[in-house]
Amino acid sequence: MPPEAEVRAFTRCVMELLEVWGRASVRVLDLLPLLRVLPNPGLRRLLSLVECRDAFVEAQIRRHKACASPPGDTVLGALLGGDPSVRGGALGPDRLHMALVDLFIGGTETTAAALAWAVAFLLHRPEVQERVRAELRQELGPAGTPQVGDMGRLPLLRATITETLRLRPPAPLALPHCTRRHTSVGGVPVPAGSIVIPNLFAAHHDPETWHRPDEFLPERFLEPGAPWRALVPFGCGARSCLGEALARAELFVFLGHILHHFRLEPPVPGALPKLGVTAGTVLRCPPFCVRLVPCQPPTP
Ligand code: HEM
Repeated sequence: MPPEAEVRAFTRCVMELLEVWGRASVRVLDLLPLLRVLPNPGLRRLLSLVECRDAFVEAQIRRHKACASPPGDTVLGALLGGDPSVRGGALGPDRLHMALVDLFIGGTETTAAALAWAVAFLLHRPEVQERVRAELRQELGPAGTPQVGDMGRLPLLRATITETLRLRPPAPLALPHCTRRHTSVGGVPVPAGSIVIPNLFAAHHDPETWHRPDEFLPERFLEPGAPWRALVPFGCGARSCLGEALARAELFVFLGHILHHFRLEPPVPGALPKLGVTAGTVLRCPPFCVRLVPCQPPTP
């Protein structure tokens, strides 16, 4: 394990990196790459944050390799070929580096943002909280802890997470893609070499697809005919999110655990979180305070 101060500095670096990457002056470079030749303080800052990120990742790899008996049952151990049960053997240096970067960048802030949004929406809808808690108690008993294997029997908890990912997809503009050949989207021609940026946020708020699209209504996913095909918080196709199953499992276990054992309340009555959005690579909830009040199981 790296020293704690190093981990904290890296966390700050990743958070700032995502913030700078989301600035309009930087995102526009995906659309107009020629602008990269002009002076751009945002881009300069982004590149220095990328250096800091890369230095941390390289230090991790060096530390792992320098270890006399490195643990094989870690992600890094598996990627370095330490786990013989993993197919394909060790990754080369560049791929190893970028695989770790993808895990750190793609796998941390996105899931944290989704969890924060879920808590914020549930503060606005305490009656949904109560119904999820009742479902948890009925299925798991008063002391049980939700496990990934319980997903099938906790539909309202799952619907709550799904509705959060619909209303506030943590990666609202997914990742930019480049077309390798001429194609079309919905009849619109897209020449080879075009940069395509999927607008997941817009797809999730389309009033032609979603009934009352701006409202937090987990129930919509319990009703027959919900437009599942229009729900793409993890993107879709060959390059959709590699961490989807892990993210869904984390959200299910964490949110389930919190709601099973605590009632979420505003710090003072009526002080509810703001739910507005600001543009960014990761859609973060504005900071808010919440009280976690331990719940007593109902007496029989
Ligand atoms: C709620 C949590 C998450 C959301 C909403 C999310 C969403 C996304 C989206 C929209 C994309 C781009 C897909 C596209 O461009 O079509 C993506 C890519 C990716 N995500 Fe996630 N993600 C989450 C969590 C994770 C986690 C936990 C990991 C790994 C531990 C991860 C790893 C990746 C990787 C490696 C890619 C790039 C895939 C590729 O280019 O082939 N993500 N994610």
